[in-house]
Amino acid sequence: MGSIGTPPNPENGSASTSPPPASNCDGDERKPQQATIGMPPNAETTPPTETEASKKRKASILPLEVGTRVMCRWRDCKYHPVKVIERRRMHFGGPNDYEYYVHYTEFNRRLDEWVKLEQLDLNSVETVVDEKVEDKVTSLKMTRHQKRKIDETHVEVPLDAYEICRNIGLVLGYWRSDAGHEELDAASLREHEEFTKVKNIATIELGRYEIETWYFSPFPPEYNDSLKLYFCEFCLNFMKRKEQLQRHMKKCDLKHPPGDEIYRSGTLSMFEVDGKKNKVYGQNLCYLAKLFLDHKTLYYDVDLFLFYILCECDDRGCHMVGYFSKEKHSEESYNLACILTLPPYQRKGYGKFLIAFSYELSKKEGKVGTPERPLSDLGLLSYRGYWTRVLLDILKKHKGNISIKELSDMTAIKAEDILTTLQSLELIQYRKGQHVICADPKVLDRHLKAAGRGGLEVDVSKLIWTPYKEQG
Ligand SMILES: CC(=O)SCCNC(=O)CCNC(=O)[C@H](O)C(C)(C)COP(=O)(O)OP(=O)(O)OC[C@H]1O[C@@H](n2cnc3c(N)ncnc32)[C@H](O)[C@@H]1OP(=O)(O)O
Repeated sequence: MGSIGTPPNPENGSASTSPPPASNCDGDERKPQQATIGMPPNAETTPPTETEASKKRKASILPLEVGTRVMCRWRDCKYHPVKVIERRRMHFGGPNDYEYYVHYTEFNRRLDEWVKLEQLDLNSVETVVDEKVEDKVTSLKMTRHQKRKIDETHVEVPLDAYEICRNIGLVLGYWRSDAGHEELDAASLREHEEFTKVKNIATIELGRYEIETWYFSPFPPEYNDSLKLYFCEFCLNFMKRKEQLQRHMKKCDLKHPPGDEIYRSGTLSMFEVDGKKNKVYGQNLCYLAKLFLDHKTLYYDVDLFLFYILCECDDRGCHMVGYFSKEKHSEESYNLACILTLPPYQRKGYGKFLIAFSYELSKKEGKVGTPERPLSDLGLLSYRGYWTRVLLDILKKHKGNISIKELSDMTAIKAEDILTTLQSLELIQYRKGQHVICADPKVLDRHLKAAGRGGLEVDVSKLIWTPYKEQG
């Protein structure tokens, strides 16, 4: 498993998961840095002081085009390759005074951000604009009015995004993973990608926390002019102003998620919320969760889902920490559709708890399960860790032969996931038409150590739950 903070992205082998802490870029930490993806060699370090020639060049390339590749100073004070995704004029600025929305090509999209010109090393600009980006923009069937708005101001995207999303059915309700995208035609998908590329809401306030968001979420248009939204931590209604939230909190009589408490152990509780009975809550949760989930986009009705909300409880109420959703009936044997731990609670073992909980529900149903694909980078890391620990713990204790089918029956983990996990650990061999598990105790110990901490345990004796049955 990767080290804290900067493991490789397990899906594309390139991106890191977490930003390093912000630090003072004038300090000693500024060191030359490797990693250049097509950048001139001198772009790796501090940009040189400005000469007449570079001033001229600057004038000729500004404002930068969308699609430009350049090096950008990040919060670690080092220069990293970025691609310009969007640009907008600065209030009260001159004709070339733009801010740029950039994607760090080494990192996950959640780290995309607006940067100022000073952060860019203009000597490293690659002037060839990415044609795909250009194509995307020109291929959109936008009205002249829409185009003008984008060309002139670059700030109208969220509203258009909402409309495009609504047209192709991405708004309000639940979404499915990209795996379901075959139902969208390629043009709609391109439109969706184009219009969700810039985060619309920068931060949210939820309970005690102010949280920076990661991705675009298709909030109704009236919310898209607000950089910050205020959520009621219990009913998840969201508001544009703090005073609205304060007024709301005086009236809101919820002190925990709506629905049934199905688990309580110490200060931890799990609530089951039926999307059909609590539609607005389900939809609010989707708006909120989409801010932290990238590849979950296709519309689906909340009625068809159950939401399992994990809370930390105290005398003020039950505060949401994370959740997972689950289809009431899944033909693909998915036992989890989306999983989220809210950022302030991440890396404390709650993700592993939620995953373990989803398998405990599957065991009670007498089924095997698997998470809906695709998994995000963090989702894959968490699942791989969970599968490794659960399977190797059994293999360590087990005497004699054991089959993948038996492992699957014991754990409710789908056979394919067991196979890929053991294969990735090189614990499986194919002999005489059969998969054979080769488990040397020393090798098992090494892998278990690498798989990290076990996380918070689910105490099954505290789970009071019967599988969902359609009523009436
Ligand atoms: C089917 C799907 O829904 S796929 C989408 C999955 N969801 C998302 O991507 C939404 C945003 N991400 C999240 O909500 C969270 O990162 C989750 C749910 C994936 C994991 O939640 P957490 O509460 O952080 O998980 P938890 O603390 O149990 O850690 C899980 C393990 O994953 C790995 N991991 C999680 N986050 C990171 C990170 N930022 N950097 C490195 N490793 C990480 C670690 O191995 C960690 O174990 P460790 O802390 O013992 O080393």
